[in-house]
Amino acid sequence: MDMLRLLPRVVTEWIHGGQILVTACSVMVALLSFTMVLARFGPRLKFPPGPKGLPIVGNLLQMGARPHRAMTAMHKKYGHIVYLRLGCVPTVVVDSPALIAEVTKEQDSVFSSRPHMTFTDIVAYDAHDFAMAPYGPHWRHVRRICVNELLTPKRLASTARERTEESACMIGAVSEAAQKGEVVDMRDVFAGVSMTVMCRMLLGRREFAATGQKPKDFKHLIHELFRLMGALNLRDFVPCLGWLDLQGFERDMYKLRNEIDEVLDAVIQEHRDLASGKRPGGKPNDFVSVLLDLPGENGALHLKDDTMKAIIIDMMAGATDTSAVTNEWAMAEIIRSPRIQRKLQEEIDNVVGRDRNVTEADVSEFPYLMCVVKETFRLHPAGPFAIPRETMADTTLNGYHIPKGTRVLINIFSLGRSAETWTEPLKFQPERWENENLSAIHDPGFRILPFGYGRRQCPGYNLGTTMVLLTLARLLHAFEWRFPSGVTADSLDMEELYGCTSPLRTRLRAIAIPRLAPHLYAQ
Ligand code: HEM
Repeated sequence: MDMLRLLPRVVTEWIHGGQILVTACSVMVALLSFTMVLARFGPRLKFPPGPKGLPIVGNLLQMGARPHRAMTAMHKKYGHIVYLRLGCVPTVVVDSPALIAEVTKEQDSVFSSRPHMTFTDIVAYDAHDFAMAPYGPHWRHVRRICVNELLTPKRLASTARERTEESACMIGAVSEAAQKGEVVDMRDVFAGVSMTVMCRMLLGRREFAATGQKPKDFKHLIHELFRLMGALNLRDFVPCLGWLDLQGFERDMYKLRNEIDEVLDAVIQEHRDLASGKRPGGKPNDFVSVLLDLPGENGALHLKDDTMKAIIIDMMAGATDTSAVTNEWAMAEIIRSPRIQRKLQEEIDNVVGRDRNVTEADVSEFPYLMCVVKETFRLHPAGPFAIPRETMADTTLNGYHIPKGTRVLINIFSLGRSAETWTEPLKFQPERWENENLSAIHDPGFRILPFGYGRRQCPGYNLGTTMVLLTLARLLHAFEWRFPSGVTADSLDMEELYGCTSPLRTRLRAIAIPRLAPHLYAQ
């Protein structure tokens, strides 16, 4: 009976509910039609041109083994701004002075973040560093510490002794090889000197070991770090396949992180023990001591251990491979051209003479050497791309829509080889810099970008340039350089590898012939 009485009400409500449903559907259809009409006839968001990609992987497979070269070819086809989809990551690549100035200067505030990557989580201590950290208070805080406490002109001056001693060791080792008539592996020389200089500046000594263990080879750790940082890890582009770790990168990242932890935990503990007097020897004058000394609030530590370790890794990675790769390219070009080598040696001899060694104070007196270094930055940049950036808001670049969260790559390699900017771009011609302001680290016309620009500019440009100039000046002053028999200027392999840094594909090997009195080679 009750059911019969309720029936009209149920029917009414059902009709009423149906009306709501019909109304909702109508609104949705209308909205959808409106969106479609708008997309068809309304103002369209114009994205930069670029190649069509495949489903899921997008343009990843078009990157090949040397993405900077693949991109340079794409710039020729599509223009100075190219849009790609790397897996699911919208990416924009730029390579002209005007666009790079727009990204790093005019719109720096929009383009200054870094993308989130697996490497950042695992190796960079969950973005506790600052090179890979997203733009924000943590990045600002840590960067300020590095610029104001670690890389100040005063602190750099106070560590000149370490750099001088290490370059003397380098000269001693090369001289030994020369006496034995051995061919010198230049990559080992440059990697060795940049690593020992940075180990001493940062950690207070040349190598480190946890108690009772063999010293870890930092060189190997940094090479591994660069390999993994530059790798195109599938998880970052196609997250749904990430768990498979098909390339084995994540396995290697965890291994690397454990090795780094082992070394740096021992370093920090040793510094604490030295500072508290638990261990004899006194407090070292190095960057770790500075970081440990920073005052925190209410007696707390200023920086957590993970942040300190992340900063040390940033500085070590930022300083070592970049300067070693620059030196190897510069030396390859110098040995290929006896004229350039002679001109450099004359310049150094004129300032220093042959009765003493080059010091760090001399390097500002070598304008032609600076031209050689600038030309190396142009033709053989240490890294083919600047560290990737990410947009923090929707914006417009060259009239194209760039949404928030787009990855932005600056193709430094292609910038330096553009025929629109450079005459005979593939020719190594240091003289092209002779009438330029050589003391300016940054090129105001954005024709080269060795250290980036803007908020994310390299904080170590002074130290990096000094290390490169001093190493080259010492090697050229102390030795005459030739290729081993069978190698000529034309046969030398001048192709590069791809990675975060881009060294010569084949290690540079050379013969050193001493040109100073024997006592100047003593270590
Ligand atoms: C010849 C030597 C060097 C070269 C060619 C070089 C190049 C660069 C480049 C291209 C960037 C990226 C800039 C950008 O994202 O726009 C960078 C960033 C950076 N470099 Fe260097 N660098 C050198 C030496 C150094 C040294 C000596 C240090 C430290 C001791 C260092 C630490 C860093 C750090 C920490 C960043 C990240 C900055 C940030 O994201 O805020 N670099 N470097």
